[in-house]
Amino acid sequence: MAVVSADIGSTFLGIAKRFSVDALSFSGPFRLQLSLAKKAFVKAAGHEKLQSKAIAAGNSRENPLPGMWNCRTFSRRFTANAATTQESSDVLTKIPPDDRIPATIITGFLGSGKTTLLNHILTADHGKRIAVIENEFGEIDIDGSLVAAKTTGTEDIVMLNNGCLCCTVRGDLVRMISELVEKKKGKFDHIVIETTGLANPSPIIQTFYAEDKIFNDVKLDGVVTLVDSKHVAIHLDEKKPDGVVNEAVEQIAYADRIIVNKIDLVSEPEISSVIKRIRNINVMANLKRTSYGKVDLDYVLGIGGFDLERIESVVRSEGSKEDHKEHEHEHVHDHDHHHQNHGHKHDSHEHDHTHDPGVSSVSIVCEGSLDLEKANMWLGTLLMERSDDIYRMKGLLSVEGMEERFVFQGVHDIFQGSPDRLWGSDEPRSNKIVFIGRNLDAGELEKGFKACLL
Ligand SMILES: Nc1nc2c(ncn2[C@@H]2O[C@H](COP(=O)(O)OP(=O)(O)OP(=O)(O)O)[C@@H](O)[C@H]2O)c(=O)[nH]1
Repeated sequence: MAVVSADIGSTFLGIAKRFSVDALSFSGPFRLQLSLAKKAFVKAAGHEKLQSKAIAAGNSRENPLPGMWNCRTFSRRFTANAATTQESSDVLTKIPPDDRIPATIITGFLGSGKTTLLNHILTADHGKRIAVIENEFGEIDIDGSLVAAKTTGTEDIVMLNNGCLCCTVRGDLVRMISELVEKKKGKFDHIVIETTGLANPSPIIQTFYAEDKIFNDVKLDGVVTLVDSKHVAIHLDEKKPDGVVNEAVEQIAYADRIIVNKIDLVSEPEISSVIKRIRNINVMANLKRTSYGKVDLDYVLGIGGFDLERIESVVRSEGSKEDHKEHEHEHVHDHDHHHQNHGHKHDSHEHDHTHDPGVSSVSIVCEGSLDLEKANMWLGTLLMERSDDIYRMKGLLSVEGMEERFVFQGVHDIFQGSPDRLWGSDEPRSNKIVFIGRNLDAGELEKGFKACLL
């Protein structure tokens, strides 16, 4: 795997100019390390203050993981995929295959049904060999024994008992995954990590990018969040002291798949209300209702939630909505959820802009092509100033001068982008970005983005 240094501003530029630079010769994913280059970006952006501001923010936040903040502040990692060229095909570029071992994070508040889902996964007939990492507070691994008792084809169950994955045992997670890979590579196909009910998924997600040991062999496949439809409202409403995150909100915000569980315990209007609240937070994730976590396995494994080639399915359908297959008899769905709650604005119809101080989603859709320099500057500055607040983002862009669509995804300041396929000759050149984060101002984001259009 090649490693190159670049500044934020060249994240797009390097790729757009790949026909004239070495990037073209990379056949696999390469990483842009920004630790040295941050100054260059700050200078280029003409905002000398940005750098110190970002560092101050990184150091001043109350944070269970100072190491992670330091890592994020001083050694930002951005990745971009170099496109391989297939001249004989009508698709000139493609994202290189990624054969790293996929890992799924199962999260959800206390008692939401994580272990029940895990048992469902482990006892189902899917032919996958799964290694499980269980995280439990305290010395007694109750969940571990619950899972082990029912498991048939599991390759390995390892327990992390001395703290929460998102706080104290992140190093243990790195060590465990590394050991699994070193000792058992080839003996399992997938890693499933069950977090504690009080985990904030963010540091766990970032571990997959921040740690070379993991990044080289394991890719994050997706975050599956269980929601207890009977009790979730209480947890979402819980007021936390300043600087303390609401785990129930965070777990929903970072999800690729949401399982609204325990629907046997609630009425239809209650489920609808829960779904509405979930959509206020996360408009990107797919959502399914279940009892006892009974979902098809391909709903939770092989999600590709962080894969660039799957971004279109998310941004085009704006979250893929709720999977209706199993609920065709039910019609109480929140069809206009994002219009009511996200205050975003589409070309075709306008809504009030809202500035949501909580965690919410903002989508921007518009036709036209972006000025590359301006888009670099806007996105770079946004990430520099607001990456703490931007939990996840995905986008599909039309960049002037690029014949391919540009797809990207990010988690805080981790950014991955790549050209994917060529724009079709009669395909409208349109852009779509979805942000999930805290304190997002839909109007400001849209204004900034639109200012990058030609
Ligand atoms: N009625 C009902 N009970 C459920 C459902 N799913 C799980 N349960 C029960 O809820 C309880 C908690 O489920 P678990 O799977 O242990 O939940 P968990 O998220 O792993 O719990 P923690 O590890 O404590 O955070 C168990 O008694 C389950 O049998 C469901 O859909 N309906």
